Amino acid sequence: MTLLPPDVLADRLKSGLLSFPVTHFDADLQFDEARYREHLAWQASFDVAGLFAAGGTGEGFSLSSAEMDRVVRVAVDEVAGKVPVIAPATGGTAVSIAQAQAAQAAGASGLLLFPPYLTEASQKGLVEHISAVCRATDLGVIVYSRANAVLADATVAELADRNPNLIGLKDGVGDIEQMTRTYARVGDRLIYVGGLPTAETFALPLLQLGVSTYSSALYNFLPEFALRFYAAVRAQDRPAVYQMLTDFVIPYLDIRDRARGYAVSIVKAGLTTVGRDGGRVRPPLTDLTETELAELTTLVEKIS
Ligand SMILES: O=C([O-])C(=O)C[C@H](O)[C@@H](O)C(=O)[O-]
Repeated sequence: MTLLPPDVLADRLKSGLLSFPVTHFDADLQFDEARYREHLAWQASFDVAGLFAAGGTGEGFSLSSAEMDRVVRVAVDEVAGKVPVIAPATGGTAVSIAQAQAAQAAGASGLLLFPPYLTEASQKGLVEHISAVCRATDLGVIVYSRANAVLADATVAELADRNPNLIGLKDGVGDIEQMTRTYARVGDRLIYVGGLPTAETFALPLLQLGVSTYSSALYNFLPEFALRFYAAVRAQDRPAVYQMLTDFVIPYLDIRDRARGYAVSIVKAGLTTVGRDGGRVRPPLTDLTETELAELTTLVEKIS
């Protein structure tokens, strides 16, 4: 796919729902390309604004750089004609730059830059890390503020000034004051993506803070429900949003919250409940128990 100019990519992403597909593994926990392709084709058959390969829900953190490159190439090959594919970059600066360059070479349309691993970092250090990755690619970059890379409003403003191809901020924190400060400073220079676990939970209030879209893990197995939810959020149809929260999202959170890491495991289980076999997660994540899977199946049946 020819390179999408960063501003064109930003316009596309900010006005539709974003898909974060799971990555399928076989019985030996090796990448299962055939099932992944089938899933992506299904995901791209609905009205979705962008597909983020090997993100958090896609267990990008458990892939080697070579596997990540393969997953991105498969995604580009399978859906790039229909939906922009955004590739991940993560880890230290050198590794992130190599992944950013591999993503561009693979034909991805943009980059989601995840926090570096393990170490804590100052805001100044984060500016240098993020700017180095932005400089290394022509792709539009969305930076993920979360974990050890939570970005203050002044940091976001400096990053936006220094890096013309920085197009977005994905928020994985949900700090209302920080979001308000950031939007007041940076405004529509960037797009804002909601990225908290099960992003639907926060979507309506975050819309008021400039967050016009979000990464929907639920979209993996309930694409029509997720799109209805997004439409209700954008229309600020509060009764409809709360009805869907009550009927499905909140009881779903009750299962998700039983173990750390279930925000991803429950999505693979969700695929299994709709007859699409999400398969297993890789360690360090763990799968839902049979009892939890049965509970999730009952819940999904109620809204299907
Ligand atoms: O790569 C990521 O950060 C995600 O996968 C975020 C999730 O999609 C999150 O927003 C969710 O669980 O809805």
